[in-house]
Amino acid sequence: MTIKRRITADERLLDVAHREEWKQKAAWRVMKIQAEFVEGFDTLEAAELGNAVGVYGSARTGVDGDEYKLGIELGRKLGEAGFSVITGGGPGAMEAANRGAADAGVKSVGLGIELPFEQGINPYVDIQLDFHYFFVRKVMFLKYSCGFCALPGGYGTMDELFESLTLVQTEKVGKFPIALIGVDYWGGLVEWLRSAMVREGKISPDDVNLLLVTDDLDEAVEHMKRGRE
Ligand SMILES: C/C(=C\CNc1ncnc2c1ncn2[C@@H]1O[C@H](COP(=O)(O)O)[C@@H](O)[C@H]1O)CO
Repeated sequence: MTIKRRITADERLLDVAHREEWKQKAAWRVMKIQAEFVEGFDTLEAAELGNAVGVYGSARTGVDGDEYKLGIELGRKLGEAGFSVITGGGPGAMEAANRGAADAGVKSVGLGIELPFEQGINPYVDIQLDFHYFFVRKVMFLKYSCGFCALPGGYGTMDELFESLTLVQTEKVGKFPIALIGVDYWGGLVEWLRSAMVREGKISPDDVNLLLVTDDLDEAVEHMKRGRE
């Protein structure tokens, strides 16, 4: 089966090849971005999520593996502790966390994103939003979550993780807790933060302490409680 690639809104916005077309349409695009913010805020305010945890993680995590089970367990434990769960609404680790949240009977949010190859929202989401722009969607994650858990993931997970981390480090947001689930997976990264970034003076030793690295889901959930209102 051939999957058709389509041009996304992000791609059109960032495209340098069609500057003339951009000049004519810039105002409309700004309004489209504005509309996406308004819809996001309206939907998520109306959803009354209470304390919610954002869960990041790989779109490629297979449904048959232990990592998927870990994601379900994390979503369920967060739910049992009274948190709503917000993910990217996609497959893999996102689906697992939404599934666990649905099992626990709490609100299970999917912040979907338009991609060149359509993926569709996972079936365990009960509050769904579909974004054209990654940056608008990221604002929603940050505004409606009081803490973040990152399951093993790739560039997308890294992007979301470091966006959250930078905002905490620079005190643009309060100190919300961030947990990296999976010592084997994340240990090397944290070691590198110490051996390269701290050693070279690019970050302070305390900046590394903004991350809890653990295999223990109960510890991660307890850590998330520090972000509760
Ligand atoms: C590229 C693939 C599937 C894409 N589907 C996605 N749907 C929703 N959200 C996504 C998707 N891909 C990335 N994200 C966001 O980034 C994180 C996962 O990225 P990673 O590179 O897989 O770590 C995730 O938290 C989402 O918010 C098929 O591979």
